[in-house]
Amino acid sequence: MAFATGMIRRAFSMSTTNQAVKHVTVIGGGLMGAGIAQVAAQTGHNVTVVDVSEDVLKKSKDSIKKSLERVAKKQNPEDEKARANFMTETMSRLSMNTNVEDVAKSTDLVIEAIVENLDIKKKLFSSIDSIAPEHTIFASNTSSIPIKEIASATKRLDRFGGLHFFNPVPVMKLVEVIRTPETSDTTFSTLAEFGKAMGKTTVEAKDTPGFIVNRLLVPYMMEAVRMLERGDASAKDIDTAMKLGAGYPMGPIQLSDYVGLDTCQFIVKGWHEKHPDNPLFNPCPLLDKLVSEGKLGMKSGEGFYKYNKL
Ligand SMILES: CCCCCCCCCCCCCC(=O)CC(=O)SCCNC(=O)CCNC(=O)[C@H](O)C(C)(C)COP(=O)(O)OP(=O)(O)OC[C@H]1O[C@@H](n2cnc3c(N)ncnc32)[C@H](O)[C@@H]1OP(=O)(O)O
Ligand SMILES: NC(=O)C1=CN([C@@H]2O[C@H](COP(=O)(O)OP(=O)(O)OC[C@H]3O[C@@H](n4cnc5c(N)ncnc54)[C@H](O)[C@@H]3O)[C@@H](O)[C@H]2O)C=CC1
Repeated sequence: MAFATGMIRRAFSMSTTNQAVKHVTVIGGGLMGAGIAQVAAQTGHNVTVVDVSEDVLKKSKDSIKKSLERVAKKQNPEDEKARANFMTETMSRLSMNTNVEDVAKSTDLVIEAIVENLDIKKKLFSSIDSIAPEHTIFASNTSSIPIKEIASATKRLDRFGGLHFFNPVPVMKLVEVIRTPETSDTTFSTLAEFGKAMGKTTVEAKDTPGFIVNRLLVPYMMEAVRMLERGDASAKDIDTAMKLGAGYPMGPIQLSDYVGLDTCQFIVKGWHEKHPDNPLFNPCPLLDKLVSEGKLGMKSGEGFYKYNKL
Protein backbone atom coordinates (compact mmCIF):
# COMPACT_ATOMS: atom_id res chain seq x y z
CA MET A 1 0.00 0.00 0.00
CA ALA A 2 2.87 2.36 0.94
CA PHE A 3 4.50 1.45 -2.36
CA ALA A 4 1.32 2.25 -4.30
CA THR A 5 0.99 5.62 -2.55
CA GLY A 6 4.61 6.40 -3.41
CA MET A 7 3.95 5.59 -7.07
CA ILE A 8 0.92 7.86 -7.16
CA ARG A 9 2.87 10.70 -5.55
CA ARG A 10 5.66 10.34 -8.06
CA ALA A 11 3.25 10.39 -10.99
CA PHE A 12 1.73 13.65 -9.79
CA SER A 13 4.75 15.50 -8.52
CA MET A 14 7.32 14.44 -11.11
CA SER A 15 9.27 17.28 -12.64
CA THR A 16 11.13 15.39 -15.34
CA THR A 17 11.09 17.89 -18.17
CA ASN A 18 11.75 16.23 -21.48
CA GLN A 19 15.00 17.81 -22.71
CA ALA A 20 13.87 18.20 -26.31
CA VAL A 21 10.57 19.71 -25.25
CA LYS A 22 10.84 22.62 -22.87
CA HIS A 23 8.05 24.83 -24.14
CA VAL A 24 4.72 23.36 -25.21
CA THR A 25 1.94 25.20 -27.01
CA VAL A 26 -1.49 23.70 -26.50
CA ILE A 27 -4.00 25.02 -29.00
CA GLY A 28 -7.57 24.74 -27.77
CA GLY A 29 -8.35 25.35 -24.13
CA GLY A 30 -11.48 23.19 -23.91
CA LEU A 31 -11.91 19.89 -22.08
CA MET A 32 -8.82 18.25 -23.53
CA GLY A 33 -6.55 21.24 -24.05
CA ALA A 34 -6.99 22.34 -20.44
CA GLY A 35 -6.18 18.84 -19.18
CA ILE A 36 -3.13 18.44 -21.41
CA ALA A 37 -1.80 21.88 -20.45
CA GLN A 38 -2.35 21.16 -16.77
CA VAL A 39 -0.44 17.90 -16.75
CA ALA A 40 2.36 19.27 -18.95
CA ALA A 41 2.82 22.18 -16.51
CA GLN A 42 2.56 19.85 -13.52
CA THR A 43 5.45 17.81 -14.90
CA GLY A 44 7.78 20.77 -15.30
CA HIS A 45 7.11 22.02 -18.84
CA ASN A 46 6.46 25.64 -19.70
CA VAL A 47 3.08 25.74 -21.38
CA THR A 48 1.07 28.31 -23.30
CA VAL A 49 -2.59 27.64 -23.99
CA VAL A 50 -4.05 29.31 -27.07
CA ASP A 51 -7.74 29.74 -27.69
CA VAL A 52 -10.00 32.08 -29.61
CA SER A 53 -11.01 34.48 -26.85
CA GLU A 54 -9.91 35.80 -23.48
CA ASP A 55 -13.20 34.59 -22.05
CA VAL A 56 -12.61 30.98 -23.10
CA LEU A 57 -9.06 31.18 -21.75
CA LYS A 58 -10.30 32.48 -18.41
CA LYS A 59 -12.67 29.52 -18.10
CA SER A 60 -9.86 27.22 -19.11
CA LYS A 61 -7.53 28.64 -16.46
CA ASP A 62 -10.25 28.32 -13.82
CA SER A 63 -10.87 24.69 -14.69
CA ILE A 64 -7.12 23.95 -14.57
CA LYS A 65 -6.91 25.55 -11.13
CA LYS A 66 -9.83 23.46 -9.83
CA SER A 67 -8.36 20.26 -11.18
CA LEU A 68 -4.89 21.10 -9.79
CA GLU A 69 -6.43 21.66 -6.38
CA ARG A 70 -7.81 18.11 -6.49
CA VAL A 71 -4.38 16.80 -7.43
CA ALA A 72 -2.67 18.86 -4.72
CA LYS A 73 -5.11 17.59 -2.12
CA LYS A 74 -4.44 14.00 -3.13
CA GLN A 75 -0.67 14.58 -3.21
CA ASN A 76 -0.36 16.39 0.11
CA PRO A 77 -3.52 15.87 2.14
CA GLU A 78 -1.87 16.98 5.39
CA ASP A 79 0.49 19.71 4.20
CA GLU A 80 -1.14 23.00 3.29
CA LYS A 81 2.17 24.74 2.52
CA ALA A 82 3.25 22.00 0.10
CA ARG A 83 -0.14 22.27 -1.60
CA ALA A 84 0.24 26.04 -1.96
CA ASN A 85 3.78 25.65 -3.37
CA PHE A 86 2.61 23.05 -5.85
CA MET A 87 -0.17 25.35 -7.03
CA THR A 88 2.07 28.41 -7.33
CA GLU A 89 4.88 26.57 -9.12
CA THR A 90 2.58 24.82 -11.56
CA MET A 91 0.55 27.94 -12.35
CA SER A 92 3.77 29.92 -12.88
CA ARG A 93 4.66 27.60 -15.77
CA LEU A 94 1.32 28.24 -17.45
CA SER A 95 0.32 31.18 -19.64
CA MET A 96 -2.63 31.99 -21.86
CA ASN A 97 -2.69 33.74 -25.25
CA THR A 98 -5.16 34.40 -28.04
CA ASN A 99 -2.50 35.01 -30.70
CA VAL A 100 -1.32 31.70 -32.06
CA GLU A 101 1.25 33.24 -34.43
CA ASP A 102 3.02 34.97 -31.54
CA VAL A 103 3.26 31.79 -29.50
CA ALA A 104 4.24 29.52 -32.38
CA LYS A 105 7.34 31.64 -33.06
CA SER A 106 9.22 30.06 -30.17
CA THR A 107 7.97 26.69 -29.07
CA ASP A 108 9.30 23.12 -29.19
CA LEU A 109 6.01 21.27 -29.47
CA VAL A 110 2.53 22.26 -30.63
CA ILE A 111 -0.32 20.05 -29.43
CA GLU A 112 -3.57 20.84 -31.20
CA ALA A 113 -6.79 20.12 -29.28
CA ILE A 114 -9.37 22.20 -31.14
CA VAL A 115 -12.74 21.22 -32.56
CA GLU A 116 -12.88 17.83 -34.37
CA ASN A 117 -13.08 19.21 -37.90
CA LEU A 118 -10.48 18.48 -40.58
CA ASP A 119 -10.75 21.79 -42.45
CA ILE A 120 -10.42 23.87 -39.27
CA LYS A 121 -7.47 21.81 -38.06
CA LYS A 122 -5.74 22.08 -41.46
CA LYS A 123 -6.29 25.83 -41.58
CA LEU A 124 -4.73 26.19 -38.13
CA PHE A 125 -1.62 24.12 -38.89
CA SER A 126 -1.16 25.78 -42.26
CA SER A 127 -1.22 29.20 -40.54
CA ILE A 128 1.65 28.34 -38.18
CA ASP A 129 3.80 26.10 -40.38
CA SER A 130 5.93 28.90 -41.79
CA ILE A 131 6.10 30.71 -38.43
CA ALA A 132 7.18 27.89 -36.09
CA PRO A 133 10.93 27.16 -35.81
CA GLU A 134 12.37 24.41 -37.97
CA HIS A 135 12.78 21.98 -35.05
CA THR A 136 9.23 22.39 -33.74
CA ILE A 137 7.12 19.24 -33.73
CA PHE A 138 3.40 19.42 -34.48
CA ALA A 139 0.98 16.93 -32.94
CA SER A 140 -2.78 16.53 -33.02
CA ASN A 141 -4.98 15.14 -30.26
CA THR A 142 -7.69 14.21 -32.77
CA SER A 143 -10.05 11.38 -31.78
CA SER A 144 -10.94 10.22 -35.25
CA ILE A 145 -9.26 12.11 -38.09
CA PRO A 146 -6.25 10.54 -39.84
CA ILE A 147 -3.07 12.37 -38.76
CA LYS A 148 -1.77 12.21 -42.33
CA GLU A 149 -4.73 14.28 -43.56
CA ILE A 150 -4.16 16.97 -40.94
CA ALA A 151 -0.39 16.96 -41.56
CA SER A 152 -0.95 17.48 -45.29
CA ALA A 153 -1.59 21.17 -44.55
CA THR A 154 2.08 21.56 -43.62
CA LYS A 155 5.53 21.07 -45.09
CA ARG A 156 6.84 19.27 -42.01
CA LEU A 157 5.46 15.78 -42.55
CA ASP A 158 8.49 14.24 -40.83
CA ARG A 159 7.90 16.40 -37.75
CA PHE A 160 4.20 15.64 -37.43
CA GLY A 161 2.50 12.93 -35.36
CA GLY A 162 -0.42 12.19 -33.11
CA LEU A 163 -0.53 12.49 -29.34
CA HIS A 164 -3.90 11.13 -28.30
CA PHE A 165 -4.76 11.77 -24.66
CA PHE A 166 -7.80 10.52 -22.76
CA ASN A 167 -10.45 12.37 -20.82
CA PRO A 168 -9.99 13.35 -18.00
CA VAL A 169 -6.30 13.87 -18.81
CA PRO A 170 -5.14 14.35 -15.19
CA VAL A 171 -6.54 10.91 -14.34
CA MET A 172 -6.28 8.72 -17.45
CA LYS A 173 -2.87 7.08 -17.66
CA LEU A 174 -2.58 6.43 -21.39
CA VAL A 175 -1.29 8.38 -24.37
CA GLU A 176 -1.39 6.90 -27.84
CA VAL A 177 1.58 8.07 -29.91
CA ILE A 178 0.67 7.91 -33.57
CA ARG A 179 3.09 7.85 -36.43
CA THR A 180 2.31 8.28 -40.10
CA PRO A 181 4.57 6.70 -42.72
CA GLU A 182 6.32 10.10 -42.94
CA THR A 183 6.84 10.68 -39.19
CA SER A 184 10.58 10.45 -38.53
CA ASP A 185 12.02 8.15 -35.87
CA THR A 186 13.34 11.20 -34.00
CA THR A 187 9.91 12.83 -33.97
CA PHE A 188 8.27 9.62 -32.83
CA SER A 189 10.73 9.07 -30.00
CA THR A 190 10.51 12.72 -28.90
CA LEU A 191 6.72 12.44 -28.72
CA ALA A 192 6.89 9.16 -26.83
CA GLU A 193 9.47 10.58 -24.39
CA PHE A 194 7.29 13.63 -23.89
CA GLY A 195 4.27 11.39 -23.10
CA LYS A 196 6.39 9.55 -20.53
CA ALA A 197 7.71 12.82 -19.08
CA MET A 198 4.06 13.70 -18.50
CA GLY A 199 3.78 10.60 -16.32
CA LYS A 200 1.75 8.62 -18.86
CA THR A 201 2.11 5.14 -20.27
CA THR A 202 2.52 5.39 -24.03
CA VAL A 203 1.51 2.96 -26.74
CA GLU A 204 2.54 3.17 -30.38
CA ALA A 205 -0.29 3.26 -32.90
CA LYS A 206 -0.36 3.38 -36.66
CA ASP A 207 -2.41 6.07 -38.33
CA THR A 208 -5.40 3.75 -38.83
CA PRO A 209 -9.04 4.80 -38.14
CA GLY A 210 -9.55 5.36 -34.40
CA PHE A 211 -5.95 4.31 -33.67
CA ILE A 212 -6.22 1.62 -30.95
CA VAL A 213 -8.68 2.76 -28.28
CA ASN A 214 -11.26 4.54 -30.42
CA ARG A 215 -11.30 1.78 -33.04
CA LEU A 216 -12.87 -0.33 -30.31
CA LEU A 217 -14.56 2.30 -28.14
CA VAL A 218 -16.40 4.38 -30.74
CA PRO A 219 -18.41 1.51 -32.31
CA TYR A 220 -19.35 0.35 -28.80
CA MET A 221 -20.59 3.83 -27.86
CA MET A 222 -22.43 4.15 -31.16
CA GLU A 223 -24.20 0.83 -30.62
CA ALA A 224 -25.24 2.00 -27.17
CA VAL A 225 -26.79 5.23 -28.50
CA ARG A 226 -28.54 3.26 -31.29
CA MET A 227 -29.94 0.94 -28.60
CA LEU A 228 -31.30 3.93 -26.72
CA GLU A 229 -32.69 5.44 -29.93
CA ARG A 230 -34.53 2.22 -30.78
CA GLY A 231 -36.03 2.22 -27.28
CA ASP A 232 -34.55 -1.19 -26.46
CA ALA A 233 -33.39 0.00 -23.03
CA SER A 234 -33.27 3.21 -21.03
CA ALA A 235 -30.08 5.30 -20.75
CA LYS A 236 -29.85 4.49 -17.07
CA ASP A 237 -30.21 0.74 -17.63
CA ILE A 238 -27.67 0.69 -20.46
CA ASP A 239 -25.18 2.49 -18.22
CA THR A 240 -25.90 0.35 -15.18
CA ALA A 241 -25.58 -2.80 -17.29
CA MET A 242 -22.16 -1.87 -18.66
CA LYS A 243 -20.85 -0.67 -15.30
CA LEU A 244 -21.96 -3.67 -13.31
CA GLY A 245 -21.95 -6.30 -16.06
CA ALA A 246 -18.74 -5.35 -17.84
CA GLY A 247 -16.82 -3.44 -15.18
CA TYR A 248 -16.57 -0.09 -16.98
CA PRO A 249 -16.13 2.96 -14.69
CA MET A 250 -18.84 4.78 -16.65
CA GLY A 251 -21.63 3.52 -18.89
CA PRO A 252 -21.51 4.44 -22.60
CA ILE A 253 -24.34 6.98 -22.49
CA GLN A 254 -22.82 8.80 -19.53
CA LEU A 255 -19.44 8.61 -21.28
CA SER A 256 -20.92 10.28 -24.40
CA ASP A 257 -22.07 13.15 -22.19
CA TYR A 258 -18.63 13.24 -20.59
CA VAL A 259 -16.83 13.40 -23.96
CA GLY A 260 -19.21 16.11 -25.23
CA LEU A 261 -22.08 15.48 -27.65
CA ASP A 262 -20.76 18.04 -30.16
CA THR A 263 -17.49 16.11 -30.32
CA CYS A 264 -19.46 12.82 -30.66
CA GLN A 265 -21.46 14.35 -33.51
CA PHE A 266 -18.28 15.50 -35.31
CA ILE A 267 -16.89 11.96 -35.05
CA VAL A 268 -20.07 10.31 -36.38
CA LYS A 269 -20.29 12.84 -39.23
CA GLY A 270 -16.65 12.41 -40.22
CA TRP A 271 -16.82 8.62 -40.23
CA HIS A 272 -20.14 8.67 -42.11
CA GLU A 273 -18.61 10.83 -44.85
CA LYS A 274 -15.71 8.38 -45.14
CA HIS A 275 -17.79 5.20 -44.91
CA PRO A 276 -21.28 6.08 -46.24
CA ASP A 277 -22.21 2.41 -46.63
CA ASN A 278 -21.68 1.52 -42.97
CA PRO A 279 -25.07 1.94 -41.24
CA LEU A 280 -23.39 2.29 -37.84
CA PHE A 281 -22.13 5.72 -38.89
CA ASN A 282 -25.47 6.97 -40.27
CA PRO A 283 -26.62 10.28 -38.80
CA CYS A 284 -28.23 9.84 -35.40
CA PRO A 285 -31.41 11.97 -35.06
CA LEU A 286 -31.37 11.73 -31.26
CA LEU A 287 -27.79 13.02 -31.07
CA ASP A 288 -28.44 15.72 -33.69
CA LYS A 289 -31.52 16.93 -31.79
CA LEU A 290 -29.64 17.26 -28.49
CA VAL A 291 -26.75 19.14 -30.10
CA SER A 292 -29.10 21.49 -31.97
CA GLU A 293 -30.72 22.32 -28.62
CA GLY A 294 -27.31 23.18 -27.15
CA LYS A 295 -27.37 20.07 -24.97
CA LEU A 296 -23.72 19.14 -25.30
CA GLY A 297 -23.43 16.86 -22.30
CA MET A 298 -21.77 17.48 -18.96
CA LYS A 299 -19.98 20.64 -20.13
CA SER A 300 -23.25 22.44 -20.92
CA GLY A 301 -25.23 21.05 -17.97
CA GLU A 302 -27.42 18.71 -20.04
CA GLY A 303 -27.06 15.98 -22.63
CA PHE A 304 -28.60 12.54 -22.37
CA TYR A 305 -28.72 13.34 -18.64
CA LYS A 306 -29.09 16.56 -16.64
CA TYR A 307 -26.17 17.79 -14.48
CA ASN A 308 -25.74 20.41 -11.83
CA LYS A 309 -24.04 23.38 -13.50
CA LEU A 310 -20.34 23.40 -12.62
C1 LIG B 1 -24.65 6.91 -33.42
C2 LIG B 1 -24.52 7.95 -32.37
C3 LIG B 1 -23.30 7.76 -31.63
C4 LIG B 1 -22.98 8.76 -30.57
C5 LIG B 1 -21.80 8.39 -29.77
C6 LIG B 1 -20.52 8.51 -30.52
C7 LIG B 1 -19.42 8.28 -29.59
C8 LIG B 1 -18.10 8.68 -30.09
C9 LIG B 1 -17.30 9.20 -28.92
C10 LIG B 1 -15.87 8.87 -29.04
C11 LIG B 1 -15.11 9.49 -27.92
C12 LIG B 1 -13.70 9.48 -28.14
C13 LIG B 1 -12.98 10.37 -27.17
C14 LIG B 1 -11.55 10.04 -27.23
O1 LIG B 1 -10.91 10.35 -28.22
C15 LIG B 1 -10.88 9.26 -26.18
C16 LIG B 1 -11.39 9.38 -24.78
O2 LIG B 1 -10.93 10.13 -23.98
S1 LIG B 1 -12.62 8.34 -24.40
C17 LIG B 1 -12.94 8.66 -22.72
C18 LIG B 1 -12.02 7.88 -21.85
N1 LIG B 1 -12.38 8.13 -20.47
C19 LIG B 1 -13.10 7.29 -19.76
O3 LIG B 1 -13.46 6.25 -20.22
C20 LIG B 1 -13.46 7.78 -18.39
C21 LIG B 1 -14.19 6.74 -17.63
N2 LIG B 1 -14.52 7.24 -16.30
C22 LIG B 1 -13.67 7.21 -15.27
O4 LIG B 1 -12.56 6.75 -15.36
C23 LIG B 1 -14.19 7.77 -13.98
O5 LIG B 1 -15.57 7.75 -14.03
C24 LIG B 1 -13.69 9.22 -13.68
C25 LIG B 1 -12.20 9.20 -13.36
C26 LIG B 1 -13.96 10.18 -14.82
C27 LIG B 1 -14.44 9.78 -12.46
O6 LIG B 1 -14.34 8.87 -11.45
P1 LIG B 1 -15.42 8.81 -10.27
O7 LIG B 1 -14.92 7.82 -9.28
O8 LIG B 1 -16.75 8.62 -10.84
O9 LIG B 1 -15.43 10.29 -9.71
P2 LIG B 1 -14.49 11.04 -8.72
O10 LIG B 1 -14.88 12.46 -8.84
O11 LIG B 1 -14.53 10.40 -7.38
O12 LIG B 1 -13.02 10.90 -9.32
C28 LIG B 1 -12.17 9.78 -9.10
C29 LIG B 1 -10.76 10.26 -8.84
O13 LIG B 1 -10.25 10.98 -9.97
C30 LIG B 1 -9.96 12.34 -9.60
N3 LIG B 1 -10.35 13.22 -10.68
C31 LIG B 1 -11.45 13.11 -11.44
N4 LIG B 1 -11.48 14.05 -12.36
C32 LIG B 1 -10.37 14.81 -12.17
C33 LIG B 1 -9.83 15.94 -12.82
N5 LIG B 1 -10.42 16.52 -13.84
N6 LIG B 1 -8.67 16.45 -12.33
C34 LIG B 1 -8.02 15.88 -11.31
N7 LIG B 1 -8.47 14.79 -10.66
C35 LIG B 1 -9.64 14.27 -11.08
C36 LIG B 1 -10.75 12.60 -8.36
O14 LIG B 1 -10.15 13.59 -7.56
C37 LIG B 1 -10.76 11.26 -7.69
O15 LIG B 1 -9.54 11.09 -6.99
P3 LIG B 1 -9.52 10.27 -5.62
O16 LIG B 1 -8.09 10.23 -5.21
O17 LIG B 1 -10.07 8.90 -5.91
O18 LIG B 1 -10.39 11.05 -4.71
N1 LIG C 1 -13.68 15.24 -25.38
C1 LIG C 1 -12.97 14.13 -25.29
O1 LIG C 1 -13.26 13.25 -24.48
C2 LIG C 1 -11.80 13.93 -26.17
C3 LIG C 1 -11.56 14.75 -27.26
N2 LIG C 1 -10.45 14.54 -28.05
C4 LIG C 1 -10.20 15.41 -29.19
O2 LIG C 1 -9.60 16.61 -28.68
C5 LIG C 1 -10.00 17.73 -29.48
C6 LIG C 1 -10.66 18.76 -28.59
O3 LIG C 1 -11.77 18.20 -27.96
P1 LIG C 1 -12.44 18.86 -26.67
O4 LIG C 1 -11.38 19.46 -25.83
O5 LIG C 1 -13.35 17.87 -26.11
O6 LIG C 1 -13.27 20.03 -27.35
P2 LIG C 1 -13.85 21.36 -26.68
O7 LIG C 1 -15.00 21.76 -27.51
O8 LIG C 1 -14.01 21.21 -25.23
O9 LIG C 1 -12.66 22.42 -26.90
C7 LIG C 1 -12.24 22.85 -28.15
C8 LIG C 1 -11.63 24.23 -27.96
O10 LIG C 1 -10.99 24.61 -29.17
C9 LIG C 1 -11.18 26.01 -29.33
N3 LIG C 1 -10.95 26.32 -30.75
C10 LIG C 1 -11.71 26.02 -31.81
N4 LIG C 1 -11.12 26.46 -32.95
C11 LIG C 1 -9.94 27.04 -32.57
C12 LIG C 1 -8.88 27.67 -33.27
N5 LIG C 1 -8.90 27.78 -34.59
N6 LIG C 1 -7.83 28.16 -32.56
C13 LIG C 1 -7.79 28.05 -31.21
N7 LIG C 1 -8.78 27.46 -30.50
C14 LIG C 1 -9.83 26.96 -31.17
C15 LIG C 1 -12.60 26.24 -28.85
O11 LIG C 1 -12.79 27.60 -28.52
C16 LIG C 1 -12.66 25.32 -27.65
O12 LIG C 1 -12.29 25.97 -26.47
C17 LIG C 1 -10.89 17.17 -30.58
O13 LIG C 1 -10.10 16.89 -31.69
C18 LIG C 1 -11.41 15.87 -29.95
O14 LIG C 1 -11.80 14.92 -30.90
C19 LIG C 1 -9.54 13.56 -27.79
C20 LIG C 1 -9.70 12.75 -26.71
C21 LIG C 1 -10.87 12.84 -25.84
